[in-house]
Amino acid sequence: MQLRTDLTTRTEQAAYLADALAGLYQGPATPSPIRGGRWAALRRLRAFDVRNYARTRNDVARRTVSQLSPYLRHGVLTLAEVRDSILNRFGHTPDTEKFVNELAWRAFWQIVYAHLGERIHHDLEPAKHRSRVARRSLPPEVLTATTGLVCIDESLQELYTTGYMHNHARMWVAAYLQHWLGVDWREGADLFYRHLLDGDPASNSLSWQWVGSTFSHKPYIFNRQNVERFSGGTFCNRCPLANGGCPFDESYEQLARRLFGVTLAELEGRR
Ligand SMILES: Cc1cc2nc3c(=O)[nH]c(=O)nc-3n(C[C@H](O)[C@H](O)[C@H](O)COP(=O)(O)OP(=O)(O)OC[C@H]3O[C@@H](n4cnc5c(N)ncnc54)[C@H](O)[C@@H]3O)c2cc1C
Repeated sequence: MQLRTDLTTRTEQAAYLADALAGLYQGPATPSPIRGGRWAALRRLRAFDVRNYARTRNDVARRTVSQLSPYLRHGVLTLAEVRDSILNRFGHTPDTEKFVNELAWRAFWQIVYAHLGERIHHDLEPAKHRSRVARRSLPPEVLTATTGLVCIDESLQELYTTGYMHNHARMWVAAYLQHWLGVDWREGADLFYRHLLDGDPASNSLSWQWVGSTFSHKPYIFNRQNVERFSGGTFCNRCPLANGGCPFDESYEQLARRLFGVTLAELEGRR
């Protein structure tokens, strides 16, 4: 389908796309707050302050990350351009080094994709440990962001309404779907890919495989303490399951045994 590119205002573009893409989305068609285009990309790059990135990048609530991924994904900015801009402005520091490392993850996934092609959409290695539950399809409450777990629902809601989700929240959601619900990782990866503005075959599928341990040495898991710490308590304070029924409210040892039937040392490949 050839889409029009001559509409100048965002309102006109939104109305046109809502009409042209009718049937491909559900619910009201609202434009993402993330703006497309080279000028928007450069504005965001210039506004990004990398100081404290190493310490705060996992903090889901504070949002100190760059949010440059949609522009990098679609070639509006290049990795080299972003790296050079940050090094020129902030010099060589532990924060810029950490940031460049993250850019390198994107480059690495692209190299793996270039080598393996469509094989990245299948298990690259046997899972080191498999969840004790298994179901193929996504539960409806994941599609409607109504699982009852505020950390999961708000992360999904953000994905559905803006096309963005913080990296740490992606890790939580991917781990929840795979290890707690036993969903096949490809189902979750498809869901992310459909909604992410930075949706990228390599970064997406390989990250899901990293969480699931088909492209890493152990499954990634998290617990309530981790959610509390990296969200400043904002999710758990409002969660109806905070006082009973939170499936993440266990030690890592207990989670390893309950989810995978092994000790934490076994899960981590230490024994
Ligand atoms: C399950 C899962 C699915 C993911 N799917 C995608 C995807 O489809 N597309 C995508 O671009 N990223 C994906 N990522 C990686 C990462 O979550 C996003 O790149 C990051 O959240 C983008 O936000 P940012 O630009 O604010 O990141 P920043 O922290 O500001 O990082 C700067 C840039 O470095 C790159 N980067 C950072 N972290 C990673 C990472 N872990 N892997 C690869 N590149 C990284 C991105 O290009 C990012 O824009 C996924 C991660 C997980 C755990």
